[in-house]
This record gives sequence, structure tokens and C-alpha cells, in this order.
Amino acid sequence: NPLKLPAPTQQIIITKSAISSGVTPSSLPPNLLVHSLDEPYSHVHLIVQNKKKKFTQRQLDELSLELAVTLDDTIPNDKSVLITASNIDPNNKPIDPKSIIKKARTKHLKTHSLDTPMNTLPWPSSSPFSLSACKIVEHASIDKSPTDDDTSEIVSIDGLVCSSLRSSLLDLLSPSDVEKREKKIDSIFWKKGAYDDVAGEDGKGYGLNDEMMIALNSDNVEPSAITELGRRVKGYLEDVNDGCPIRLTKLPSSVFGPHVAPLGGNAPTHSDGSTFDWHIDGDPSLTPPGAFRDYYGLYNNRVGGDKPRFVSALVYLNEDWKEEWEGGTEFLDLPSEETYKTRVKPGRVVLLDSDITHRVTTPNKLAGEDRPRYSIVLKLLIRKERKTKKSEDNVVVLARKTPDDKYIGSAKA
Ligand SMILES: O=C(O)CCC(=O)C(=O)O
Ligand SMILES: [Fe+2]
Repeated sequence: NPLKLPAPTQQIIITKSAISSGVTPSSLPPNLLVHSLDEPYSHVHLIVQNKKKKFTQRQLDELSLELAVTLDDTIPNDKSVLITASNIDPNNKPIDPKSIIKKARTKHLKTHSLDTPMNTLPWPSSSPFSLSACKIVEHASIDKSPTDDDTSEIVSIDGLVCSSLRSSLLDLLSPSDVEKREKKIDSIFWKKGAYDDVAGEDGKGYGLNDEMMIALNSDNVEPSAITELGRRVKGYLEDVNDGCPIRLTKLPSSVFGPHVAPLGGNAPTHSDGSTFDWHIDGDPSLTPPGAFRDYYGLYNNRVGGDKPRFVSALVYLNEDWKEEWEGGTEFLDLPSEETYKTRVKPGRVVLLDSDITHRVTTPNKLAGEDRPRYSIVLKLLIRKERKTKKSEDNVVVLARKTPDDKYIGSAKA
């Protein structure tokens, strides 16, 4: 039997609660005392008092749930509330809501794997990787905010994924004959119509079948090539962020639900025609209600600090690719409708803000009707592990600025 949220006259008395700024005291039931904390999220902590007994953790959780339901109508839609409860201290010691909240937040992060770092065990490969072999091919800014300087970014990098890592990554999408897979999709691993660029809608292109997706996304046995890809992206980012440690977290299922996995594969062919839709990979200002939003709230992708940047790492995986075959990834500057396209090269990595509107393009006729252009996508949440005083320095940068940088559409201004 769930506990009912008590009226003030009942034997359980809610003596105190804490809630962040952002939810106005008047929107809460009158039997709660509101304590405003300067925290970036909304949190209510109940301190309950029962004259006869202490509540078990389970009962406290149920009480929190009850309150969550009660508060649902009173909290503005864009706010999420984390609710916790504890017994009043029997010795009447003052309770410090800040420390209770801190503990609850840490537990919440862990329970939902919101900030779990990617594995960084070195790859048992013969070819060691060195950042000095990396070359930034192109760095583009796109989609500038009309109110501030915030723009999304796209960086193409060569040399980060060497040829042995490239082929190991392709093995995860098509562990078949190395020569055959370059020319034609192996329908043992790929299913026509399984490509869903818009979550929940089947596309017409090839997508990995369910077993392949499960193996690719397994955390228990993370494929070592994925670990190595993460390790190299981390090394690259730490380098361009002046040595600041960067935390990489694979997009947890608690952000968009289990149907949006952190890893996916693509294999567009010329015969697919123009079947690929514009989409975004993720945006923290558009997360659905759930554990992620409860913790971070809704926010702009590049606010930095503790709030991770949603970034996708895309790698082109063919062993052979001629530039004139095209098949790059296309990006859309929404305000101007100008587009930008990356160029495909074996092992090229494209880091992109996940909130940019983009789509797969198919290779042209020169590639042949059925030659697939493979890519793997790793969706990440990235943040700095160390804070600096200037808040703009708390945003992870994807590349240093150079005079060669490209500015697309609204980003030109
Ligand atoms: O392979 C590409 O060009 C882009 C893939 C993509 O956007 C995705 O898988 O989300
Ligand atoms: Fe995408």
C-alpha cells in the first residue's frame, strides 16, 4: 500500500523541504516549507517526522513518489524535480539539505549511468596512435543563435583512426569477406528498411539488424575497437582543450530511451536514391521527461560546465573511397537553409554537435549502384573534468580556431 501524502494534521508532519530556485514557493502545497537553494536543477527534499516510528528507505521513496504526483501539475513544464525524503534526525540535529541533495544527485547519476566515463583501456593493437599524426581537414561553424555567439561545429579529422582501427570498426558492422563487403552490402548483417534516421520510423535504407546492434552496443563486452575509438577521441579533445581532462560518456539509454542507442552503422548505396531524411542525433534542450532531464533540466548544448555537450563522432569506414564518389554527410543551417557537406575518406573522423540538422547522402553513380559507403556513429556526452573561473572556458571545444575555418549561413555574421 503506498503511503498517502499527509495533510498537515495527520501524524506525519512535513517539517521542512528544500527546493531549488526556479520553482516558486507559491506553486507548492501549503504544508511544505520551501527553502531556496542556488542549484541549477529543481530538487525537493522532504524531512518527515513520525511520532511513532522511523520510515524505511522504501517508505521514504514511496512518499517521494506521492509528492512527485502531487507536484506534477504545479511545476512548470520545462522544470523537472528530483524528490528525496529523509526522517527527521531523532537527536534534533539540524539537517543540512545541501549535503542530502548532493548525495541524492550523486546516487541519481550512478543509478542512471548519466556520467559514467567510457572505458579507456589501451587497445592491444600493433600500431600505436599519436596525436601528431592527426590533421584537421576542415572546421566549420553553422547555425548561429540569433541572440548570442553560440554556434554548432563540425570538424573533419584525418589520422586519428588508423587503417587497422578502421578495419576493426568495419568488422563490427560487417564481419564478412573484406573485399566483398566493399562492393556490396552483406544481407546477413544488414536489413533493408532498418535505417531509422527519425527515431521510431523505418527508413528505406539499409540498417544493421537487431543482433548486430545489440552486439555493437553491449556494455558488458564493449568491442575493443569502440573502446579504442573513444580513447582516441578523448586524447584528441584533451589536446585541443589545452590538456584539460575530458570525460566521455556514451549516450545513456536514460536520455532518449532504449531505442536511441549510442552506436549505429550506416551503409548508403547509390541505388537507395534520396531516401535519407534530415535529423538530429540529440539535443539537451529537447530531452523528454526522464532521469537525464530530472538531473540536468533542459539546456543549450554548449553551456558547458557540468552540463555535457552532445557530440557525435562519425567515422567513414571503407577501405577504398574515391572523393568523386561523394556520399558525404550533409549539414543544414536552419536560418539560411545553406548546406555544408563533409567529404568521405577512409578513416576520416567527423565530430559534430549532435543538435545540428544533418543527413546521410548517397554515393553517386560513379561508385556503382550497390557499393555501400560505411560509417559508424558514436553518440557522446562530453564535459570538462576541471572547472576554470571564466565560464566560457568551461565549454569543451571541438577544434582550435584557425583562419581557414568555414562559416556556414547564419554563422557568417
Ligand atoms: O553516415 C552519415 O553520413 C551520417 C550518419 C548519421 O547521421 C547517423 O547515423 O546518425
Ligand atoms: Fe545522425
